[in-house]
Amino acid sequence: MSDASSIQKANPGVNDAILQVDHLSMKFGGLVAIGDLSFQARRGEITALIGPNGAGKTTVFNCITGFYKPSEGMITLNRRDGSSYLLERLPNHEIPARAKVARTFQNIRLFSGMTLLENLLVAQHNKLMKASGYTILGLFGFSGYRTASAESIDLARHWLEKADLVNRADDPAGDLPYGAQRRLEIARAMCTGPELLCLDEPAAGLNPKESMALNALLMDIKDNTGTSILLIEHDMAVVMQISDHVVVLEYGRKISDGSPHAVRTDPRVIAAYLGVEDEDVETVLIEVGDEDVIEQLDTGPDSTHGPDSSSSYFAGPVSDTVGHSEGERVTVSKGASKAGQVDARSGAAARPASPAEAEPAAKPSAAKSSAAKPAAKAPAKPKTPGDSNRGGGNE
Ligand SMILES: Nc1ncnc2c1ncn2[C@@H]1O[C@H](COP(=O)(O)OP(=O)(O)OP(=O)(O)O)[C@@H](O)[C@H]1O
Repeated sequence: MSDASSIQKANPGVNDAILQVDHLSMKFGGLVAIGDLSFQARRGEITALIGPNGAGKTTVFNCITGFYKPSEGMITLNRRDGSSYLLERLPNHEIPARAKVARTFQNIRLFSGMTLLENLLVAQHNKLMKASGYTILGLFGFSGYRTASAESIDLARHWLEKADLVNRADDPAGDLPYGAQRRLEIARAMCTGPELLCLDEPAAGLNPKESMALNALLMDIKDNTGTSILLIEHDMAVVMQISDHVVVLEYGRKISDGSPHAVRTDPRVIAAYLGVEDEDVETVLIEVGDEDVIEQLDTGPDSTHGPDSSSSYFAGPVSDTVGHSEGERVTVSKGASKAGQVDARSGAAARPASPAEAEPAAKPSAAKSSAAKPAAKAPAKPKTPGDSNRGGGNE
């Protein structure tokens, strides 16, 4: 049940940020899927949330849309009318209705036996029920219902046109090609009148032509409705073309946040993501021109993060040590990822080497190399208490 605390207050001015995520964390037992994540999505913009598989993107969506209740943190939705909602406190069925957040899923969830038009009318069911006065009589005589019904059909037609699907309005949704089904899902979400539209991998499985049609639809929504979009997407062509702002996750932590161009040239992102295989990381970094990073990035395998280990198990800290559901304690390692190694390199460069790590003055290049790779080369047992959260796995 919602309570007054779900609504913070009516703000006098409209906040620039439609969504504000503060120190969000989501733990599944000992697995930290999201660790201390903060970011903003600005009103009227397309914000992309990207990162490798398992980085925690869908978990963020699930927290925003009420499917999960976060372990920690705050998610604030600022509506155009000045009201603000703490989404983690709203029951999930109230998030679309009150906070005006709509979403699509990674896998298509249409009513495939119903026509396209029917799919879009079902999305407006709440509005129609309200107009009927929640009585069967309302369905037959109530003028308010007839008006609402006509408006719903108009809105459905409008979004079918926008999605370039109006000619197929009476066909079963299941008969549509894949890309058209994706657009229909977005049209259906738009029929609920969202202020924030969350799209989970809308371009997955689309061919280039379908991708272009999707981009056009999303740009149309952005330019002509005022609806803000939060987008999870692996297709970098889509992300780079239409996003105003990109937030990059790796192992549940934010590793970069900025314009598409800034993110694209961020060595931490290149190392962690953007489709770069381990062996290609150096090549891409050379293209970007950051030779310092190239020298210091260890692209070798990390024994604690083989293909079978869950990356998010080691996600960055809300606290460095988290309690496991069965009482064991799990130490969260920060030195696991390539992005982490880039970060660690910056820290190592700033920190004077300990006597044990120092190389003889006659070998300056080796000394640099040693200091440059603290994460990947961290010993099994920390040398100093200050190093106790580096290089460790389970304790
Ligand atoms: N309900 C759950 N119970 C336990 N672990 C979960 C649950 N949901 C997600 N996880 C774990 O949380 C981590 C993040 O998963 P999530 O699906 O959010 O990643 P993602 O970035 O969306 O990945 P992808 O790009 O492959 O969809 C993964 O390790 C996943 O196994």
